Amino acid sequence: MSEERRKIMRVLSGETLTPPPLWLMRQAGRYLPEYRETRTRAGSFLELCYTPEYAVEVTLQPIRRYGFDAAILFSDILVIPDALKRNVRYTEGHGPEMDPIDETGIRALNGEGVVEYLAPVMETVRRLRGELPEETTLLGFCGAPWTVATYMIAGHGTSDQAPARLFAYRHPKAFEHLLMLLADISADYLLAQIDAGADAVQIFDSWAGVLGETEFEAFAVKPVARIIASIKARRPQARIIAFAKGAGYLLKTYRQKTGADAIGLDWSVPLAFARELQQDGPVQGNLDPMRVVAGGKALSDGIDNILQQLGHGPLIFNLGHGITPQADPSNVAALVERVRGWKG
Ligand SMILES: Cc1c2[nH]c(c1CCC(=O)O)Cc1[nH]c(c(CCC(=O)O)c1C)Cc1[nH]c(c(CCC(=O)O)c1C)Cc1[nH]c(c(C)c1CCC(=O)O)C2
Repeated sequence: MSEERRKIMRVLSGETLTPPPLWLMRQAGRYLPEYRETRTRAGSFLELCYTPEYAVEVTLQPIRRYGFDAAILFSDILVIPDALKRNVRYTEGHGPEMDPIDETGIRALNGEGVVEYLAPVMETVRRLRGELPEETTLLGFCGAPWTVATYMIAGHGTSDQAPARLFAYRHPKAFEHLLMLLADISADYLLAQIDAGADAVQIFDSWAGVLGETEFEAFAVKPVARIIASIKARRPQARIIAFAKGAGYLLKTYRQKTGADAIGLDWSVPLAFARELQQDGPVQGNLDPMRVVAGGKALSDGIDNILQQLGHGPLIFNLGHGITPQADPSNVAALVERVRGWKG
């Protein structure tokens, strides 16, 4: 089957499909009992990411259950800091942690060997393309430099990324160097995923929403534009989704400035504004993940609203952020059924 038959690839090229194709951010994860089982077997979270046999298995789990139109490679955005020897660890109940980096540490960073270190991820992609149904799009991904940098500087997740914002004001040169280094590494990493068989890739800028206007340009737009330009210069056919969570009105020029084919929308984006953004190309989103937890009318009303307002243009139906561990798998089945049953 040619790539053009894959629905998500068709929408990424600008087609409107009725019903829209769908996948969910974090579709492989703790809400699924089979994920928890494999996770326990793997031992550590990084072991799960770096063992192709396990990573392939958990990537396929939501495809088997729900037949989503895309599978997303199972990995994490923090494998890049791990490859940069930042001592990344995931401890139960703490979220990810790593050694916080300072100016001296940034100057000492060396991006060589990162893609080689991440060879197991590319092996996972290769095996996935062989095992997935022909019609299923395979998505690769990475974190955007700003979001990855927030974890590298604080050494852990924070609610407002104050440590990274402060560091950027105090040490603008070192911070710029960090972002550009991460951009160049990320471009090579995504290119390697594409060459291993990923149909398209998504760049997650989960923390774009804490940035002011000037900083959004410098820390979110500029590095993501650099990644996309670098990939497209080498693989002009590559398709790229950029997701800047919380960017609000700043999304108005985000697609055009970054060169992304599609833009991801979180649930705070008003649907009238989303429709405006859709005039320039495909959008992806944007159901509140809590509607999936709530189920029932909250779920069906939220889905219907998005379909009615965005379903007549190029849309990839998705959540506005990752599905949460407390979501009931049967609500996900109801979501899929409702989207698939939409007649336009
Ligand atoms: C910021 C970020 C991270 N990782 C990611 C982001 C960007 C998207 C977002 O904002 O959610 C992206 C990510 N992380 C994971 C995927 C896998 C693919 C998929 O979407 O199914 C993807 C695309 C697996 C994961 N990554 C992580 C888990 C849970 C860990 C576990 O199983 O113990 C999964 C399934 C761990 C992780 N990894 C990260 C955090 C903050 C955490 C802890 C929070 C949590 O526990 O949910 C960093």
